[in-house]
Amino acid sequence: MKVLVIGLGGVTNGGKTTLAKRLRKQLPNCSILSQDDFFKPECEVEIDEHGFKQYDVLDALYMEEMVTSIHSWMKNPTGSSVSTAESKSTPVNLKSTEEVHILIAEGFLLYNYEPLNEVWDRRYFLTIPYEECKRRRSTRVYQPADPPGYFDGHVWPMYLKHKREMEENKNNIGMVYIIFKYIKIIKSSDFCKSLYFSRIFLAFMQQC
Ligand SMILES: Nc1ncnc2c1ncn2[C@@H]1O[C@H](COP(=O)(O)OP(=O)(O)OP(=O)(O)O)[C@@H](O)[C@H]1O
Ligand SMILES: NC(=O)c1ccc[n+]([C@@H]2O[C@H](CO)[C@@H](O)[C@H]2O)c1
Repeated sequence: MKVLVIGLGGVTNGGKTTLAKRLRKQLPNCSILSQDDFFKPECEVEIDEHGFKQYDVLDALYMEEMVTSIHSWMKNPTGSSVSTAESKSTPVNLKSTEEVHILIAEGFLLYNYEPLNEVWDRRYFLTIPYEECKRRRSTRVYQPADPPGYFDGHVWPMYLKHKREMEENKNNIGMVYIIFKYIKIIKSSDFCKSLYFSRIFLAFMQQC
């Protein structure tokens, strides 16, 4: 049995969850693990001098638990106690006859946490421009909801900081950046049916 751990990281509202769910429909034995499921409760999240809750930092997340969950899935993808959503369909023809199990770990802060760096078989980083990100974020309701000024005062500066750190640490080796234009083209040519992203993944798996 082969296990593949795919990182789908990148900016908030970049479309990570949407893409992960669409890929799961097309890939065999595919589960999703969401970093958002590892957020600490609100009372444990720090507040800065402007009154902004510091959600967009590693300290806001139970990262050790996330690593443990990924490792336990890798050891036992079918019987793992990891609470991942599983795919129901397996409409894909793989070259290899060996059974392949895929975990897509999706989240906004995947590549700045050292213990996770070794788990990725493939890593993707979704980016969208500031304006588009701000627009999409304004349509979302988090719990707690973003207070006024939160995007510019916390979310976007933290995104830039973490992206810079990731690149400076050379943690982005082997990373595939999926940029906005790409996503836009795919969406306008029917993102779902074109299966373009699925094909990228399948190409990788056929190489394995
Ligand atoms: N390819 C796309 N084109 C346009 N809008 C998209 C696309 N993918 C997702 N969206 C929209 O962007 C918003 C965020 O999508 P999604 O929840 O998948 O992002 P995310 O990266 O998982 O965000 P977060 O990490 O903040 O939860 C949603 O409103 C979704 O409908
Ligand atoms: N899931 C949560 O508890 C929570 C609460 C407040 C804000 N967020 C936001 O989620 C995004 C990542 O998906 C981050 O940008 C957080 O600001 C999450």
